[in-house]
Amino acid sequence: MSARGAAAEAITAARVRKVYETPSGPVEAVAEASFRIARGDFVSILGPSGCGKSTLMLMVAGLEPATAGSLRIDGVEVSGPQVDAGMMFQDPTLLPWRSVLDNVLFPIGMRRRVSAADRERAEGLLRMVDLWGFRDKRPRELSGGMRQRVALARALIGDPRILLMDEPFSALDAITRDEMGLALARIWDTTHKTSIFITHSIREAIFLSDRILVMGRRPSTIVEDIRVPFERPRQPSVEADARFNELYLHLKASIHRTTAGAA
Ligand SMILES: Nc1ncnc2c1ncn2[C@@H]1O[C@H](COP(=O)(O)OP(=O)(O)OP(=O)(O)O)[C@@H](O)[C@H]1O
Repeated sequence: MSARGAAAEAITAARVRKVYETPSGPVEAVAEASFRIARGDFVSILGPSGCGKSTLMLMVAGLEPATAGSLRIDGVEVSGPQVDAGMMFQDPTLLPWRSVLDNVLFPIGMRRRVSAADRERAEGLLRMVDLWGFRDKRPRELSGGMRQRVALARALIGDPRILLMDEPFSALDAITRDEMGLALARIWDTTHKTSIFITHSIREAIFLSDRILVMGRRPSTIVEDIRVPFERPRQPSVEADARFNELYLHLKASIHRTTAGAA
């Protein structure tokens, strides 16, 4: 690969495989996955339950070692936990006894002394996620959507090279979920973070992504890699575009085919 190619590519997965060793025998979570994600791209992963999406993300984060294949971030082989990756999960996992501001600063405090510049950055992020007025509240005083916005600010506090999100909105009600999608799209418009976003919502994936990867089951591998044709910044009105519905139906059929094939 040329130096130029390496610079433009943030994440490269080449024939990555994962087999979990369990007391009842080996479980093949990812058979073989290959993909490239350019710097600044927002890529969603769709696929049936159990096809290995979370495992793939954990390998990118360096939290699970790959059994075979190669995973690189900015050209460097992933060999352990990536401190330069911001992460979000379905559960925001905030510390209940800490304020919103201190929760956002938590990852910094784990590594070193929190500076005035860190506080300033945390405050800026809380403004960006519309929680400035809640900075001194405790997590229990917030709604589910607000807690996830704290988790998003926390994921961004270290200005990570990549943002990894595993079904971050799936525990939210439909209206809050739509609001979170809009908030994330708006925040991506300012940060342009290279992002991997796992979701079961095809609409959410289309609305947010530059590209969508579909994972299949048995074998667990990438079966589709689709570029989303809509311009940014994205507006909710994009859902009225005929191409949105076409893409939705195409992806739905693709996921259905992989599920049917798994029987
Ligand atoms: N730590 C583990 N030990 C053993 N097996 C595991 C482990 N984590 C996941 N698996 C298995 O690996 C396979 C893929 O799981 P994974 O959670 O990656 O799928 P997923 O596509 O993210 O599923 P979902 O959409 O339901 O969250 C499943 O069969 C699962 O049971």
